[in-house]
Amino acid sequence: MLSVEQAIARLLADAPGPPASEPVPLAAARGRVLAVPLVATVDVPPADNSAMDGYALAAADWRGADQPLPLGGRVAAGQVGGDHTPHTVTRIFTGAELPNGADAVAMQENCRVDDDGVRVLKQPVAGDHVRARGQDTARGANVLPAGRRLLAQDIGVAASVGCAALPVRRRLRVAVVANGDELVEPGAEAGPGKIFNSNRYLLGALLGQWGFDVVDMGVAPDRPEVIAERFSHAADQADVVLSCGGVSVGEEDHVKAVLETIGQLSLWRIAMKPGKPLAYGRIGETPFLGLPGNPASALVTAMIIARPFLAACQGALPAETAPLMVDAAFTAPAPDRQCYLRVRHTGRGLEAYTNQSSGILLGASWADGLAIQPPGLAIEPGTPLQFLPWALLA
Ligand SMILES: Nc1nc2c(c(=O)[nH]1)N[C@H]1C(S)=C(S)[C@@H](COP(=O)(O)OP(=O)(O)OC[C@H]3O[C@@H](n4cnc5c(N)ncnc54)[C@H](O)[C@@H]3O)O[C@H]1N2
Ligand code: MOO
Repeated sequence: MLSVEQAIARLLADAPGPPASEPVPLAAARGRVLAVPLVATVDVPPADNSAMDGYALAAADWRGADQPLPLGGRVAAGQVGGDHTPHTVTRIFTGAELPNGADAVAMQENCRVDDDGVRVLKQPVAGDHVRARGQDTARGANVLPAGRRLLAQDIGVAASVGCAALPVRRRLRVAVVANGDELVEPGAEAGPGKIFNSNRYLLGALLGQWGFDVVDMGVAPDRPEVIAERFSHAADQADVVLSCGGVSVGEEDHVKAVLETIGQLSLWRIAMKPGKPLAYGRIGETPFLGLPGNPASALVTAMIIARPFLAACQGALPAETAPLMVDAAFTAPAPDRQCYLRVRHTGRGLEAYTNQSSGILLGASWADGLAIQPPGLAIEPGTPLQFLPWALLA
């Protein structure tokens, strides 16, 4: 059986090229994936300017705290700096261009203004309170890499260099098919033998949160010919097909057999818990991921396996944020598969939800994230564990 790392590496190596790029205005760009590097065409700030309200001067003109310098000029933000008259001070405000010839700014709190001029009470040093041209962003600098999933601050950076729109990847279309005769939609009557379809909504919500377009293909009953037709239809409409349920070994589990009929199955089973029976392959050119049906298994495999794969299909750079290391405050026996435990991060360390079964979804709502328990590791209070808060999986 493949380890989680091996499985992810196999999937990433099989990820198709990213969708085409399209320009979007900045106001619509947050969360989208940048298609090409953003290179600054201007310096930010465009000129040396003052970081404080005060008086600009040439530091070398200072002759002592008791020696007034006459007021020689005034410059406010939005005005051109102009020329500074030697042996004077120029009244200046935060963000205003430093006038040519001045090299320092004295804060007004450190100045005394009298009829005979301005006394700068503290000896200035060249560069004091001056924000140098290009100190934020230099013209020609690569400010954002291709593949960046744009954060609010990236949108601000793009605006700061004068960009009004950014080329981003078309949103990946991800089809979702839920499998199972037992499934009934929330809002309908769940008759005998039936359960509510939670995975459809869980997966739809996750995919939406990750910035993908969801193509909801509804529920396929446990009949191979219907599943085959539904999967083929999904593969025609979407960039990636995600299904849940029907990947295990019972004779009502048709997903693998269907995939082998209408496409190829290239990976099945990963040494993880929950999530062991995950299946991966292609239908034509379209990647197909068959997640297990147990709700916690669907959630964990979506987050741990599907998320990095879909991000790669979208053209996004791999996430580089490392898990946190937090001590356990619970006990768990050594597993043979890598476990993803639903845990809470409390003042005592990580607390595990009482029931870690794959059929339990409420534990994920209770939890703050997933703790990784490697195969063979017994957990005692104080055992350091890798912890993935939900924010790292968002
Ligand atoms: N003999 C074996 N049986 C099982 C094995 C095994 O190795 N040998 N593996 C177990 C593991 S591990 C998992 S995980 C499950 C995965 O099974 P499937 O992917 O085939 O999922 P289903 O059988 O269709 O469903 C499992 C469970 O989840 C419920 N379910 C399914 N879809 C939904 C949905 N959309 N919303 C809510 N709940 C759903 C379903 O009713 C079942 O209770 O197989 C084990 N069996
Ligand atoms: O691997 Mo299954 O997901 O434990 O229940």
